[in-house]
Amino acid sequence: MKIIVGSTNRAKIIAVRDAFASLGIQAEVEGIDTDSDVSSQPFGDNETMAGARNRAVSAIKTGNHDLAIGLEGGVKELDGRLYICNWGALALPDGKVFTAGGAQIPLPEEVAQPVRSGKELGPVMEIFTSRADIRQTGGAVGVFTDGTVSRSDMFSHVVLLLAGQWQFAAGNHGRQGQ
Ligand SMILES: O=P(O)(O)OP(=O)(O)OP(=O)(O)OC[C@H]1O[C@@H](n2cnc3c(O)ncnc32)[C@H](O)[C@@H]1O
Ligand SMILES: [Mg+2]
Repeated sequence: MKIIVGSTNRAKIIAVRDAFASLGIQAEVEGIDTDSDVSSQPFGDNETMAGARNRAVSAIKTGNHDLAIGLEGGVKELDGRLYICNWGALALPDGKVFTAGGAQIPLPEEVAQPVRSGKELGPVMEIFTSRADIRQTGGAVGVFTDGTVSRSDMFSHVVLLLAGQWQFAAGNHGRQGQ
C-alpha cells in the first residue's frame, strides 16, 4: 500500500515505516511538506492535535495514496511544568480521520523558560545539547529519557495507535485481545 506522511522530518517518516513494518503491512512510505495551519510551536493538546489532523488531511489530498499520516509535536502546561505533547492523525481518501495522542514528559526549566517566552523547542534543544538537527533524530524525548525512547520510537507508538484504530474500523479484528 501507499502511505504519505505530512512532513519531511526523518524522525516522523522512520516512525511510520517502523510501525507499518511491525504490523507486517508492506508499505511504500513517502513524505511531503504540508502546512500544519497551526503555529510552528503549538501550545496545548488542542492546537497540537489540530496540527496533526491538518497535516494528514492536506497530505491525503495530494491523491494516489491509500492513507495519510500527520504527526505533530507540541508543548503544554500541566501541574506547573511545561510538558512535550505529541499527536497523530490518519486520514483516508473517503474523508475519515483517526486521531491518537503520544508520550508526554516534562521539560527542565532551563529549556521550558525560552519556549514559554516564544522560542521553538527545536532550536532551544540545539543550544541545550550543542547538537544540530535534534528534532530529526532522538528529539527532546530522546535527550530527557537518556536515549531510552527516541522521537521516532515515540511517534511510532502513535502510528500504531492510529493503524490499530483504522484496522478495527475496517472490521479486521484479528489481533483483538492480544
Ligand atoms: O518538519 P516538521 O514536520 O514540521 O518537523 P518538526 O520537527 O518541526 O516537528 P513539529 O512541527 O511537529 O514540532 C513542533 C515544534 O516542536 C519542536 N519539537 C517537537 N518535539 C521535539 C523534539 O522531540 N525535539 C526537538 N524539537 C522538538 C520542533 O522543532 C518544532 O519547533
Ligand atoms: Mg515544524
